[in-house]
Amino acid sequence: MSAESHCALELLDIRCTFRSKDDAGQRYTAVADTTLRIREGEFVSVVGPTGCGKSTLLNVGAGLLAPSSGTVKVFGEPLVGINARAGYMFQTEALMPWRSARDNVMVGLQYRGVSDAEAAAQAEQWLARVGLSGFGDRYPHQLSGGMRKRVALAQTLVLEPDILLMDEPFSALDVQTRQLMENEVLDLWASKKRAVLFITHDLDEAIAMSDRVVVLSAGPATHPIGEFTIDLARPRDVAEVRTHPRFVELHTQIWNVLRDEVLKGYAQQRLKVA
Ligand SMILES: Nc1ncnc2c1ncn2[C@@H]1O[C@H](COP(=O)(O)OP(=O)(O)OP(=O)(O)O)[C@@H](O)[C@H]1O
Repeated sequence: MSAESHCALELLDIRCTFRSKDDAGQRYTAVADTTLRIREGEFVSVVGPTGCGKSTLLNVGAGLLAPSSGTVKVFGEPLVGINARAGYMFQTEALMPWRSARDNVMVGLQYRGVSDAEAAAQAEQWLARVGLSGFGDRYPHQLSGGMRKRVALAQTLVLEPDILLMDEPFSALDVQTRQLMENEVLDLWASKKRAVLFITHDLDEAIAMSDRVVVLSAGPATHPIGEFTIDLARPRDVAEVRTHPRFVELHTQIWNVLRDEVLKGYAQQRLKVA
């Protein structure tokens, strides 16, 4: 087997150009010259300054956005339309408020034609795995922010996707709940390793969770400017690992690359607002 055939997701020489939101005559190249490969079972985080193009890349990998040029491959095959091998988790979870937690988790299975009884049984199993046994009848408004995230996680994982695409899934949570969720995701990931593309602002989170961290430049024409293998032992506790000397060393190395881009990103945001 060639090295390429071990890739779950490949973004090859991607470029994304948009019509400017402010002036339809202007074009804005958000992403250019970007190649990103995620191997089967690998956990890769992408960090970069605000507004640089992280979500754009994730949407390209999901098949929700066609790149202006470049190719996306899923398990070696060119992607056409939506990436059916991928599950997504976004910053704001999209639970249906009129459905109970159980009904939210089972909806994807029902779309696939799984019987209601079977879908409900699988939903209960996944609710238990994310620590929500007994909460299946609750509606989203009856759950805390952390619990809603768990439901969203169960909703994604019940479909057993081979690739997980996560766009700042825990950024809205308080620090303690966030660390609990991060550890839970790592446990679930360790039990059945899927390819993960994890987008985050938070360098600590990226290092604590990942096998590899990719740093993006500030826009326009965002592209990878650094790639770091995270050689910290697993299993990891995301809070404890932060005190490890190797963590601190990696953090310093990556921040040296990221810092200037973050400053450029802020400067551009100020210009946009001005
Ligand atoms: N549909 C679109 N039309 C026009 N411009 C867009 C569109 N989508 C994204 N952009 C622009 O492309 C750039 C990258 O956006 P994107 O949301 O991918 O960044 P991000 O790194 O995920 O941001 P954040 O860190 O703030 O979540 C931004 O300047 C954004 O305004």
